[in-house]
Amino acid sequence: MTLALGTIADDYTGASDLANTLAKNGLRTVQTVGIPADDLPLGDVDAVVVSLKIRSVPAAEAVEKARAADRWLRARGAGHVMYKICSTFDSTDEGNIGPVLDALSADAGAAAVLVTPAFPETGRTVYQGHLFVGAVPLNESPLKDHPLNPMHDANLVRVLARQSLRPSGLLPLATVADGANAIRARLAALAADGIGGVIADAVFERDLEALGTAALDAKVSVGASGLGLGLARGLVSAGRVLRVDATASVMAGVGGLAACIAGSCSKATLEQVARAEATMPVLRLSAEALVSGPAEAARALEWAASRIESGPVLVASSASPDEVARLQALHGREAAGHAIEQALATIAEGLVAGGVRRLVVAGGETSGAVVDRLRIPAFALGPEIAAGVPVLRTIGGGHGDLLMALKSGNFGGTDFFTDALGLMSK
Ligand SMILES: Nc1ncnc2c1ncn2[C@@H]1O[C@H](COP(=O)(O)OP(=O)(O)OP(=O)(O)O)[C@@H](O)[C@H]1O
Ligand SMILES: O=C(O)[C@@H](O)C(=O)CO
Repeated sequence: MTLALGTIADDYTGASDLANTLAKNGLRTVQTVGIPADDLPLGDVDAVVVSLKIRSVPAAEAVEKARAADRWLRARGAGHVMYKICSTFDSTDEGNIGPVLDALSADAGAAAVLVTPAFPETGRTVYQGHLFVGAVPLNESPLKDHPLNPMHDANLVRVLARQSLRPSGLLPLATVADGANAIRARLAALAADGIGGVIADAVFERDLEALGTAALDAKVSVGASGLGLGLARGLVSAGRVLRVDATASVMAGVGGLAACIAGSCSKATLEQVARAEATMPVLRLSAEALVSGPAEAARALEWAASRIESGPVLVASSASPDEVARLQALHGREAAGHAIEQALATIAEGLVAGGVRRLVVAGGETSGAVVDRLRIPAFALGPEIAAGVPVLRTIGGGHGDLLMALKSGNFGGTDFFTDALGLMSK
């Protein structure tokens, strides 16, 4: 396997979002969970997305894991490695975007590194270094209430500078609009000034195509799925990859039962859970009880067992920002989040043991906990359910083939759960 593109994602839903974009734009892509074992059959692929769970861990741990993944990808021929971050730049002043960028660029001997979370298809655009979520700046969007990393500053040049060893710079839209050569020249000038990360403006897909084409000349880039789109299209238009659609072949039926689990408390997920109540049985878990002990997960499994033979069910811990804040005040942000993730993973494990073969999970950290608990080593890419969310088919692991969807908190339309289950037919 010689990779045309290597990528490392800081969480599992973000990884499937990026893998979806690469596959949609013609790259044969697999998503691995961590660094795969040498004997895992990944097939002949153009791109690998190594999913890590390093968005909210201490920076030193994030750096160590990202560097190991980078070495693995480069050993398989990847000349360019993109670090996939969230399109809402989820991070804290301690990291982990800056520290990982610093480490990967030091290892690769890279100069100024192009950084953009823009993903116009989902409403994320960057102008004058400021990130917009739909029509509002990041700090006015629902991300200001994120349970783990509330975002209070839309100026990404400033946000990145607080996390990085080197100063950050800006690649303004006017330069991006002038195309790949203008971008290369500006990056070289910024590198000469000692700039590390360069926040690139991007509003339209054509901006990302120019950025992707320029980034392919470098060894490292940092971005969300929009940059993946630019890199994939750059590889295809340079003739370095032959465009193919391999997604339909992964959709052969897997049979079994179907279920959904939601641990995301994002505005989008809250609406999706509310809407699902019209089409399937929904159990709203008590977050307080989930944190207090195993009884609530056991109750959820009993509840599901008595209904699931008649059709899909949804189990959700999702709660409003006020309720999340109340629980965090009692137990601490990290402890509460971790305990709920583990309880939801226990529920997922029980559901799969009980015959579930089609499983939809909402929330990045939640998906990470579920996928780890099920010990899934990799995924093949199926068709797109909603922007940034594909159907995935497990590769390897001890459960036979499962069809899954890992939904980033903010993604998907209001009917997401029924849309996903509709595509994952038996
Ligand atoms: N009722 C609740 N109260 C407090 N925390 C909760 C509650 N339900 C879930 N959580 C925690 O909130 C966090 C949600 O993070 P998760 O990454 O799963 O979703 P998200 O942030 O919406 O998704 P993404 O990272 O894809 O944007 C998890 O740590 C989860 O355990
Ligand atoms: O980029 C995004 O918004 C998503 O893929 C994600 O990473 C959310 O967790």
